[in-house]
Amino acid sequence: MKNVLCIGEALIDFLSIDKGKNLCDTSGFIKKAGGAPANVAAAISKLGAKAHFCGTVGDDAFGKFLENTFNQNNINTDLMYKLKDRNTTFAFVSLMEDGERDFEFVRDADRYLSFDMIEKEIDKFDLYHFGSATAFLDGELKNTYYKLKEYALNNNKLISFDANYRDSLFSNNKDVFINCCKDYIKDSDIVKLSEEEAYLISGRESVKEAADYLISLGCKYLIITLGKLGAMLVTKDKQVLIPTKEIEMKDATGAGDAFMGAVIVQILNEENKNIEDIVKLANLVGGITTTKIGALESIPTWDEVKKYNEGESALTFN
Ligand SMILES: OC[C@H]1O[C@](O)(CO)[C@@H](O)[C@@H]1O
Repeated sequence: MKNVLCIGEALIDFLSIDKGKNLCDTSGFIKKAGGAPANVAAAISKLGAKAHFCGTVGDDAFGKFLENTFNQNNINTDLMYKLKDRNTTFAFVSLMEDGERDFEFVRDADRYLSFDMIEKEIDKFDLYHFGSATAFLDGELKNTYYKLKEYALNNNKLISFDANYRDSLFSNNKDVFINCCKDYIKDSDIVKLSEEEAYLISGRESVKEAADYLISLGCKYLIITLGKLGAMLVTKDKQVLIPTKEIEMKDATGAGDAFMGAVIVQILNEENKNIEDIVKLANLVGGITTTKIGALESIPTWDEVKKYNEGESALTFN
């Protein structure tokens, strides 16, 4: 089984219980495990590769809850550290009527992952996934992130990247965010961006122009997710729209992470599967994740995807 390292933040998503109300007006929250890289690790583990989460949480009740949840989901936590005197990072998430969200972060423990905490263990993985929403903010995690990318690059390892732009973290710092994303896009094998991220990072105003620019930075596969329309697959030679099934969305939190995990697993387990089929299935995995509240625990297994797709055109499942 292939091993994937997912580095960055694990946090508690406090999801608003009042759909359609913003964070100011909501009357309460439910607690869910989250953090974009942790959600990707959950998807990878559910879909058939070995996922390792690497990051820091507080040595508190919430850190314990995250550790328990990851263990229940077969995510390896050897490189997850519970830090004394630090609090687990929180995200407060409002759910709008259309399933979209707003995030506000109370950030602490996730910023303190130093490279020497992980250096001895970093050679064990087949693919390194960089998908942190917080890592491009100044601090220890950012240094570690860049050092790990250098390691992966110099050792010809596979690299995947998801930008995960969060306006509440970077609205005053967009240039830093954009430049960091370019550093990662140029060195990655697989890049996933939302349509808005593609415009933001490329400075272009159409998907086609954004795709032309972003693929020229150097990555091998670029996937731009387009919500209900599906996803645009971009390589140096082609741009193809891969449509998806219409789905009734309850909560989009974690859908992009589930999509990313599904792409990674299929690329690693590739049995001559073509990249368009890979994206087709990832569309379904992402879509199904939106049908329940919460990120990590809404991610389907292949059996659930298969069931959901019954009666549709033949797709090869892993
Ligand atoms: O991608 C969704 C995930 O990303 C975050 O916004 C940041 O890590 C989490 O709050 C959520 O679980």
